[in-house]
Amino acid sequence: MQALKRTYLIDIGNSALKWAEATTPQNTGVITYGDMVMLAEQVRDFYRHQRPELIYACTVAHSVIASTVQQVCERTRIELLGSQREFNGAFHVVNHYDDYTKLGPDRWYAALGAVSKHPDENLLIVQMGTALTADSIICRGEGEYEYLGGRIAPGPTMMFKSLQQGTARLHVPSGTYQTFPQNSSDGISTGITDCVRGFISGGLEAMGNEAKPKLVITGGAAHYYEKAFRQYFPDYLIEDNLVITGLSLRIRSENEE
Ligand SMILES: Nc1ncnc2c1ncn2[C@@H]1O[C@H](COP(=O)(O)OP(=O)(O)O)[C@@H](O)[C@H]1O
Ligand SMILES: CC(C)(COP(=O)(O)O)[C@@H](O)C(=O)NCCC(=O)O
Repeated sequence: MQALKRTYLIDIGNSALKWAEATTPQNTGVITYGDMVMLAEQVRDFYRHQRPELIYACTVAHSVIASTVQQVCERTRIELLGSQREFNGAFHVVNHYDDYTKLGPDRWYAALGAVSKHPDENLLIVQMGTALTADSIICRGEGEYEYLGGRIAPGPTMMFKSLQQGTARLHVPSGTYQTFPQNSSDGISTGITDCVRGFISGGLEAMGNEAKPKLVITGGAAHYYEKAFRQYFPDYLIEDNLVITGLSLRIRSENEE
């Protein structure tokens, strides 16, 4: 698509920035945040190599991250995309959040990305990033969807860190999942896995037996939990880059108008 040449999509999360060229949203790069100097260095590297003319970004991180991107990519036009009241593109999604502007845009665009990959399905979209979110999409007819809302909890790393920070005796490395953990490391890893599993089950139960939602899991921690979850959610799918896919859907629909 000629109109999208030198156009980039960026998903600024609380732990990492994910980017892709708009013409190839499936090929993503990742910049994880160390300190601000390292971040600026990595963004400078991105800027030098990619030479973006236009960036569409969604952000849920501290404003200093987006400002760093803006400062480094000084000649690039950057458009920040928030959540929408509704998406009217290849399909139609109505957003039922109390205030649609308050819904994390990463959640909204991940939901759009998931709908595009699983048309005509009810979906529970779980993001295992810094935070843990489970968002519900109901299909009301061909191409017609409703975003019903979703749960939020600390992500696995945040759970782990909170135990380290809030207790005197849990400064231990992570362990492995055990039916009966017999040391602190295994106890924590097992407990966190069970929390995440329970969180996902809550989201599935809320949608009820009739909806039979397809479970789609994404985010930086998703792959690390596959073994632990497969026996409980046998048909679930791990999908990368849903946020970037959703951003791409929005800008394509607006470029076609
Ligand atoms: N080895 C790992 N085990 C568990 N979680 C991990 C691991 N590596 C990365 N992660 C998680 O992935 C998160 C980054 O995922 P990402 O989806 O990019 O988050 P965000 O969108 O919040 O920036 C980190 O906060 C971390 O919790
Ligand atoms: C829930 C989130 C913290 C998840 O962020 P992430 O873990 O992807 O970095 C983010 O989507 C956010 O800040 N949302 C705004 C509040 C809301 O969605 O209600």
